[in-house]
Amino acid sequence: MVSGVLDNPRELSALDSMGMFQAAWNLPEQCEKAWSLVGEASLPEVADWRQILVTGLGGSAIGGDLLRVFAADKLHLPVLVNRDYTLPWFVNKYTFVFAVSYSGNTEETLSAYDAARERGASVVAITAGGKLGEKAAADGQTVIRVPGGIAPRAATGYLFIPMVAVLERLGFFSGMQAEVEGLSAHLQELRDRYGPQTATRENLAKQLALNLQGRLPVIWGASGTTEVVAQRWKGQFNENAKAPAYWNVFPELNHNEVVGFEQPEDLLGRIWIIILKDDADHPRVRLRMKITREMVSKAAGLTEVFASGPTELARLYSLIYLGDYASMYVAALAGIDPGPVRVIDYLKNELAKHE
Ligand SMILES: O=P(O)(O)OC[C@H]1O[C@H](O)[C@H](O)[C@@H](O)[C@@H]1O
Repeated sequence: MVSGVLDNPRELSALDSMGMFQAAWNLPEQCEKAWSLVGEASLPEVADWRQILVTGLGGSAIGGDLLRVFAADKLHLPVLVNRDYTLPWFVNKYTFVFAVSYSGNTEETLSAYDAARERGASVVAITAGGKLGEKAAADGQTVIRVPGGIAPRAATGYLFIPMVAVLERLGFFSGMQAEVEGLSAHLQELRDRYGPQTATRENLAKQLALNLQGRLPVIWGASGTTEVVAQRWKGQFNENAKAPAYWNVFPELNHNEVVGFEQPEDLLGRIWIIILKDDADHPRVRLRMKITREMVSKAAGLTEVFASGPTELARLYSLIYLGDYASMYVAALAGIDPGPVRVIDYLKNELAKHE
């Protein structure tokens, strides 16, 4: 196994201009801090809400998907995620809205925030500042201010856990502090396994990166459990490794994507499938994964990875953490700085010319 740069922490940090590895290392503490941020903040009064809607993009929207999956068997209200300038027609004063933007300057989220206010929805903003923080504060809305200074995708604890804390304080969840503490403790164990100081021969994240080097990651999760993790992995390979990646979920992929492994052979030979598994996967989905693995592994490389941890959140984040590290190691193997996303910066600058 030629791991080169992966086993040289100094080389890894020399590549990393934005401290992405440090931010990943700090995720357990970030999760605990994120819980405490809601503290005594004044929150909207519980009303006759009919749905919860999270509006955001990228790393800020993934927190909404985490909430959607996590809340599905706990809340009597549906959680919907909105990644757009506009809001669905049903949003009104009976909707509880989280407007989430780490920078506070994502134009789609600012526009959706305005729409939510116009429709009379109760809004809680989660942000490190920016225009969203200013607007929401000026409107007298609750603003949960999270610490700034890292990339939004590295702030997944800050962008998700405050929603859980708000919902606990409003009486929708209970026992979540222990859940978050369990999550933090488990992530502390995992960083010792996946972090830069742990050699490749004992480090699953580095081993995965070696499998994925020069290949196209295709990440498969399961509906209702790891679906959000699959999407997160895809985004992390895109933004950290600056590489294409694709995701899908069982059982849906058994009805279309699984047929697509006959040709073209040269492309199939460069695909590496990751199947994300969790104890809570439906038993039929587990069987589908086993049969599918036997079918597709003749055509493409494949690794199965398993969620670990004492609680549901710990399990979800155990896989997120593995993908975060693996994607940064893939970047390192290609000599790429995991931090800057110049393509997105360019896009935003071009858009700004037409304001
Ligand atoms: O959380 P926000 O500041 O609104 O950012 C939303 C998204 O914006 C950009 O596109 C970044 O590159 C993403 O990483 C980020 O998740």
